[in-house]
Amino acid sequence: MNGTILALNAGSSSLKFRLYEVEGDKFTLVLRGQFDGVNENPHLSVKEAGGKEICNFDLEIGEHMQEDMLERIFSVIKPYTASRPLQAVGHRVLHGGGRFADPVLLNDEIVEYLETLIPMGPLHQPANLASIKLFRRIRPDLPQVACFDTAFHVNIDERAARYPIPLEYEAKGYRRFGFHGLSYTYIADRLREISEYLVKKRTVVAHLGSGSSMCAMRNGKAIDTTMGLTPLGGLMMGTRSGTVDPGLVLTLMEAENLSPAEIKHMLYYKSGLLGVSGISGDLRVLMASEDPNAKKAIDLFVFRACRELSIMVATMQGMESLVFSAGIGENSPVIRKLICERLAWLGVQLDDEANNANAEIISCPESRVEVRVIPTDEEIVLARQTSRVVSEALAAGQDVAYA
Ligand SMILES: Nc1ncnc2c1ncn2[C@@H]1O[C@H](COP(=O)(O)OP(=O)(O)O)[C@@H](O)[C@H]1O
Ligand SMILES: CC(=O)OP(=O)(O)O
Ligand SMILES: [Mg+2]
Repeated sequence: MNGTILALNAGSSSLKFRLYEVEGDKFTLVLRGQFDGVNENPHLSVKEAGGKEICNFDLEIGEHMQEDMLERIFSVIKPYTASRPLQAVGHRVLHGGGRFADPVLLNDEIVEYLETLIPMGPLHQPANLASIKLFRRIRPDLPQVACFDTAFHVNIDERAARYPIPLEYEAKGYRRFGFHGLSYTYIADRLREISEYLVKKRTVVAHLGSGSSMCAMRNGKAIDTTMGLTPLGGLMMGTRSGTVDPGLVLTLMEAENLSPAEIKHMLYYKSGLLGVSGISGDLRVLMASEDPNAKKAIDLFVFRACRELSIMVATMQGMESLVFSAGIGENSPVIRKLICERLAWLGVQLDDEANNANAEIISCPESRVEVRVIPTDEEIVLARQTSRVVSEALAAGQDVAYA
């Protein structure tokens, strides 16, 4: 395939996009952009691959935020696609349900199925589908590919995938899925590139961002992960609670008279760092605050991250390698240090200087666990998967346009 591919990655606090020029197997970055803080202080920045800034400004939170953001992306990429036509759009789609593990060329029937999964991903799935529909409206001629965040985890340990619930519900597909799979795919590939020896180690990858999860990984494959049926489970996050006793939900319904919708809102949008601090779901804001509740929220985030990590270690029966990634994992030496200090019992010893410098390896040589920082790149995974799916369909003589 020759031309350009747009990779769209809608997270819970951001909308990231990249435009790549594709020539056969070669992907060259043309533009990278990011709307971040979309729930609190939206900000857009776009740069050319060489670093030249194209846009950098604050935005108002509006009623049609998602559409506004996509229309801006469309106008920003336009001049860059004049001589290298846009060939396809790759979307990060949160949930593929029981039906999709591999990336897929989209059509209305698939979009309808993906809509049925919205209850399992209210922060992401509607935004993912809105982008797909908008592109279908503006450019029905374009092929669109969905790349699933659940896919990396399809073969986790059977016991890790199961909820201990009656068989009839298991048969209906209520099981643990796991998310951040595009990020884990990138990290698994990087570990293999760094060395064949490294990828064989029992590794916990800590994807700490606005949404946070961990993956127990060996030989580039997922064995267990902290999120479950939905991206609400596992670690405490920016605005999500992470794992709570299911009895808490039942008690809130019965004793506090809260409806399912109210509880959902509380656990997805009002909990986590935001709920505990009462200030913000953005760690940078809490780091800069003197409020004791900000400190409590950070302390609880670290405590619960280490607790979840111990589950990953128990599944693998050990850990020789730990990787930090995503917004917090890549950029916050303080959080990495607090987490690593609580993991001393596992033989983790941090090199402070390397950690403060965001170095590639941040553990001491004598540490029993090698600790790394690997910046994730979900967008290149999106571009590669999209190009592969469209090229294979073209080779099979299929019509690849959405409509
Ligand atoms: N320098 C930093 N220090 C602490 N936290 C940071 C820093 N930079 C980014 N973050 C955190 O990373 C989060 C965004 O992570 P990211 O992985 O981009 O999120 P998303 O889940 O939207 O994809 C922000 O909400 C912020 O809390
Ligand atoms: C799955 C998930 O929580 O994604 P994000 O961290 O991008 O919000
Ligand atoms: Mg993300």
